[in-house]
Amino acid sequence: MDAWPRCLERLEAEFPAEDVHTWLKPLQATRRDDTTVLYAPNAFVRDEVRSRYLTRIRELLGHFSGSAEVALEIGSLPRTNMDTLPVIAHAPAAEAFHGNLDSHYTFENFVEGRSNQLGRAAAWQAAQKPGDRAHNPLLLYGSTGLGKTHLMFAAGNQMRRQNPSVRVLYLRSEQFFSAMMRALQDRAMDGFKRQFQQVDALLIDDIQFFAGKERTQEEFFHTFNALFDGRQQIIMTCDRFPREVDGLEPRLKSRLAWGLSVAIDPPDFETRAQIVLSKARERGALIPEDVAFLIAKKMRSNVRDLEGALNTLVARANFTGRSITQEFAQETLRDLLRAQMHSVGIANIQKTVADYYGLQIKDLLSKRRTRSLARPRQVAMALTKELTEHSLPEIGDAFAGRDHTTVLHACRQIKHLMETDGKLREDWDKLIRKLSE
Ligand SMILES: Nc1ncnc2c1ncn2[C@@H]1O[C@H](COP(=O)(O)OP(=O)(O)OP(=O)(O)O)[C@@H](O)[C@H]1O
Repeated sequence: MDAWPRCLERLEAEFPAEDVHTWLKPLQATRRDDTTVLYAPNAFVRDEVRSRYLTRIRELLGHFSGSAEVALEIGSLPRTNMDTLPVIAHAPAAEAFHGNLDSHYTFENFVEGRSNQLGRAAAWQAAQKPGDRAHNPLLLYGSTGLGKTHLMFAAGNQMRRQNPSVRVLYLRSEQFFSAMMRALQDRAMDGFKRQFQQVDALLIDDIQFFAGKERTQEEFFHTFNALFDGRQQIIMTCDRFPREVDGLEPRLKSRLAWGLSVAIDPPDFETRAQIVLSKARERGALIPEDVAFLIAKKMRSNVRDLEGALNTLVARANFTGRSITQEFAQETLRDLLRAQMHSVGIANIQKTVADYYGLQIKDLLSKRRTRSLARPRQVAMALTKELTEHSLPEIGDAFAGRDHTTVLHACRQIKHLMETDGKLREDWDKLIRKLSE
């Protein structure tokens, strides 16, 4: 797939770096007969690429590959197709370690909040004293799109800033896997292993991918031990706590937890709003606070979607020459917001809350007022108010015909309690996360 990198290079010269970073770099290319298939990670990227860049992409691909046929789809390359980094394929020279870290992601543009404070502090410490036993290995875990890779890059970039000769190698777990497979085929395992001896820090993303791959785990286990013994810093990310990943060997699980493991949780409302404002500043777009609040209120599943909504808004404003007001934001994001809201129905909320607290739905809806039932019931009503567009009377109806004042009381009560009750706050965040997945 030679034409795409060349095409991207051209596009980088023709469009602002920020746009290339946001819209074009996330595309993955492959070939289907005469057609170049471009995979976009989500609908925002696909739509923007289609409306703003596709014509130019067609021209460039026609020029470089002889065929201007392009299919733009949502998806990603099958994992086994992932290219390995050249740094892994050949014995790397020191300069090979430059370029595999995305310099865009730093501590400066990472917004700190309650949900990621510890993770940020740990990544910062690892960057200050790579290899220190207090945070080696460092494992950042949490669900998708919450900034784990951002923090990992930030740590790597910070290490380099402090010491430009430091060798930091970033690999997605799939790349480790494909490089190892290639080395096995080529009978070049010695070279494969040697490469890791040369690094000062290995950053390895999404290690849940190792689940069920015994040979890869074994190899990673040895790599890990060698790095650890050599006091080289290891930073890893995983989509959940490794002990909960089925198909990871117990000895690897226990190794992973040797240093420091930190959860990254979904950001709260204030942090989400700050992230929107910060990303807007980065893009050179001015958006009023009330619009940032609107996006933060509606988009709660993960930061990637939050960013997607902002990007759509900014792109549309640039395109139409309109300024970003609350009304414009409502209008532009309407479909998006509707899709978000529709995906969460009252029945779904009731079931999720009942399961979470180990109750039956009929208990949740019953008239019984024991505390063990009343609190989850209030949580369910408050969540329904928060996540759907239903009115208070409609919510009351859906909770076995309760009065709208009962629903209002539940919402106020939960909001009030969450200010002091950490456990309730945690339950709330977890439930929001489950319902937004
Ligand atoms: N606190 C934050 N401040 C600024 N940007 C953030 C923050 N959290 C997440 N982001 C942004 O959200 C996007 C997704 O983050 P990232 O890729 O790091 O997520 P992830 O947790 O590694 O997800 P995955 O598990 O899917 O790889 C990035 O553009 C990142 O910059």
